Amino acid sequence: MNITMHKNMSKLEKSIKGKALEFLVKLGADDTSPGLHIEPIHNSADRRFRTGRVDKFWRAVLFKLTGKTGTNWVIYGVYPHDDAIKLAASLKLDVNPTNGVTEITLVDKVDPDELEARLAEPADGTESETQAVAESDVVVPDTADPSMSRPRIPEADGAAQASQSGASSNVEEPQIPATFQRVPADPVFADKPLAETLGTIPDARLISELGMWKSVVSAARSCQTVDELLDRLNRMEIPDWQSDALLDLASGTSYDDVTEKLFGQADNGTDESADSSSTESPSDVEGLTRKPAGEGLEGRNEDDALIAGLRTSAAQLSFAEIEDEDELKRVAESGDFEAWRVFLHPEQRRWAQRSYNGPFRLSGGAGTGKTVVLVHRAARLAKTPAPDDGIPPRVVLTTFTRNLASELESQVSTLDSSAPRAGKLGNSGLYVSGVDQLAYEVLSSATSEELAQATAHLLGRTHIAINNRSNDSDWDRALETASADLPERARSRVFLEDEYEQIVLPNRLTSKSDYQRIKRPARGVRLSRQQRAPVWEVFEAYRVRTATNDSLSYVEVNHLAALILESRAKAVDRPTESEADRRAAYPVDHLLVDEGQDLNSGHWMFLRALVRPSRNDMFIGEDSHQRIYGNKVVLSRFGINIVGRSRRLTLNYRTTEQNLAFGLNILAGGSFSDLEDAAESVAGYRSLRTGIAPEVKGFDTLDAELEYVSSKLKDWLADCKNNPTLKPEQIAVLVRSDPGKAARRLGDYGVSVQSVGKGLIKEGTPVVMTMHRAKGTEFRNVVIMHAGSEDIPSPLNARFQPDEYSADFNLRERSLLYVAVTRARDCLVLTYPNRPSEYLIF
Ligand SMILES: Nc1ncnc2c1ncn2[C@@H]1O[C@H](COP(=O)(O)OP(=O)(O)OP(=O)(O)O)[C@@H](O)[C@H]1O
Repeated sequence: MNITMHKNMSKLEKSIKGKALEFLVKLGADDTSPGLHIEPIHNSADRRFRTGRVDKFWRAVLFKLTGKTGTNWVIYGVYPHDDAIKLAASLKLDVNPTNGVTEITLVDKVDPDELEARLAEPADGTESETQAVAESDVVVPDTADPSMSRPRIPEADGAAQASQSGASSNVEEPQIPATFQRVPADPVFADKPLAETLGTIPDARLISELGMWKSVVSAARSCQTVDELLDRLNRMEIPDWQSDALLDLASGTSYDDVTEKLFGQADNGTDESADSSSTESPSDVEGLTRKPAGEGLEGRNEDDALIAGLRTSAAQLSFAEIEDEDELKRVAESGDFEAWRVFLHPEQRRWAQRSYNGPFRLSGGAGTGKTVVLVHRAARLAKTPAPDDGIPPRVVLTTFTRNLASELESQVSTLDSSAPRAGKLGNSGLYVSGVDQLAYEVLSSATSEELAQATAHLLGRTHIAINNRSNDSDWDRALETASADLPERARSRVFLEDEYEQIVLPNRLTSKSDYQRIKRPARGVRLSRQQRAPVWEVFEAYRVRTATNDSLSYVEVNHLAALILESRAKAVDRPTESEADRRAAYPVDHLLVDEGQDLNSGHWMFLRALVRPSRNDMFIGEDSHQRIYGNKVVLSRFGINIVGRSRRLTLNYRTTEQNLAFGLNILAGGSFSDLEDAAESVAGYRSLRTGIAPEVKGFDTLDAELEYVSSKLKDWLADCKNNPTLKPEQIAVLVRSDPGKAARRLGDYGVSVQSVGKGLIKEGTPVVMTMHRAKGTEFRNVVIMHAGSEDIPSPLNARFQPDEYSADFNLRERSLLYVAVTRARDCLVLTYPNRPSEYLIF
């Protein structure tokens, strides 16, 4: 027996979640149990329709499919008793005749205009009515009750169209509406005529080839703006794949790419050829070659076709099969149905499951679910069976900071508490840790001899102490020793530190003559042989100083760890050794990296050395638009060759369309490149959520700004009081610097907030943190305070930037503001005293 859940289940009211889960667990254990009260409803639109008793007032709405391989229960949702019964009259499970995708449709028993009008009404609470319903009553309606306003259900004529969609001869020619616009205009949709995107694709193709409902296509054609389209799609509650396809097309993604994303090679979780992905191209560019699920499988009944249709990648946007009893228990134990855990986009599923012949890079805008993919993939890899040597896989999930690693850790636990865990680096199971902590772990495990060798190789001296870290002042002191010959362009800590990280350490240079000979590709500042001599003297002064202090920089720690790992592997990873020994020469089989854009040369050399070059060795999540630390690196320089194994996620799950558009406008002023040194783009970035426009407000004085922000926070806190599902810690104030001061000032205006630095967020009060600290987090409502020209870009930091670095510095500051605005799920407010940041002038 199988259980498949519809996405509705992730939106259950909190009060009923626990009981709904209990119901599911019981159903999974024995679907004949009388306690479930699973009953057909007389005259239901679909003979498979059933209700089950969750408690006195609530009923589960299910479909019972009886396929050749057994029963498959599709659980659609949990509703008050009366509503569940009413749904019987209209709800159907259908196979889309064009593409074989199983969809929820609504039988056209209700007048479509009336239904549309009702769908437009806000969902109201009907509990009081339903509370009067006696639990034993099972009402069998003769006809649909037109007063039904809850739950929200698919548009009626959509259902009719689903079954008509094969009839292409009646399809009208496209009527090209004006343009899609967003306010403020943004680089993805702005002023893009539909004639260039959606409009160029004839309705006939969308309907009879893609399988879109006619009602959906005509609704889209009548919309002028993307907000209008979103609003309409939301009210129609059409299958997710159709909304997704429309938005994708409207944002400029080609028809072929859309079909590939939704209907491309399905993943069954088995080891697919990596190169099927690296050479991925739309398999059916001439139109869809996929077959309706029922076609060509003689002897299969209708239920079999529905079951097959549920497993199509497009259907999996709305339906998720619970794989086994363990999975059901996991869902039950975790106590909720968070969508990200179960309903992956077909693309996310693909990247989480596929096998690759080498490093893979997954890029995508803020909130597109890169972390979600990494977490799913990591848990999955940790559960793969042990190879012939009997040692289960060693999987490491890492990221830039400790805080981000803690966040990953808690997501893994939420997703799958049964994934085997490793207590330390090198053990079987999944190990989650910040990258610097991993490098330190390697150094801690090294013998004195290993350390001595590595430090001699990297630094030209033996160095055994590993606990002290150097800092910026070491560079300042070293610079003070510089001779008068030091070229003006090299007279800055920013340049010297960068040259040391990008050239000296990766090339393991320990002598002036080597530095004078080395090639310095892609360095902004040109240096002749002669000019390099005084530069090297500063490096030497730095090394003498840190040797005296017994300190190492974080980058040096990573490079040393890389050297130690490389020499351990070199001793064993030879063709003459057994496969098991060669594998054991490395501490990691599968490495997954989040926030890759922020890692430096030392990190990448260390990570490359950590994992044996092999199948599924590295999987890197990154967004170059969010690079806020350090300077740009190109992976191929560190032996990490992506060569075609890279893909981009574009559907934003976090923010509203309005907040996303705002963020994209901030990016529009910069030009970014990715970890493969190719231009980074925002093409296709879109959100399916719509909300209110961000508010940007300037003030004459700082006090006026603080007064406004505190009153905003008070309003939001009042909302939390009225609605317990809204949590104060889901409100954040983000600042460029000094969150402690901002928190104190807000306190002076009567709002109690917590200033969060390295520690974790506590429940109960709004959060104040820096924009840097906010990386990787998300909040319901966000105020970006002091977003004025005096703070962003940071004038203090700007002062230290040599000319050659100022363009990159500005990009990072721009990215910082983009990171900050994309933390907001719902409400976004930006305030500033005097003049706004230059990045806010669109
Ligand atoms: N398939 C999904 N269904 C529902 N929610 C999802 C899905 N994928 C991701 N999300 C949600 O979207 C939000 C952003 O996801 P995630 O943090 O993985 O994105 P990201 O690309 O790593 O973002 P960032 O780069 O900004 O850190 C999270 O709240 C996550 O739970």
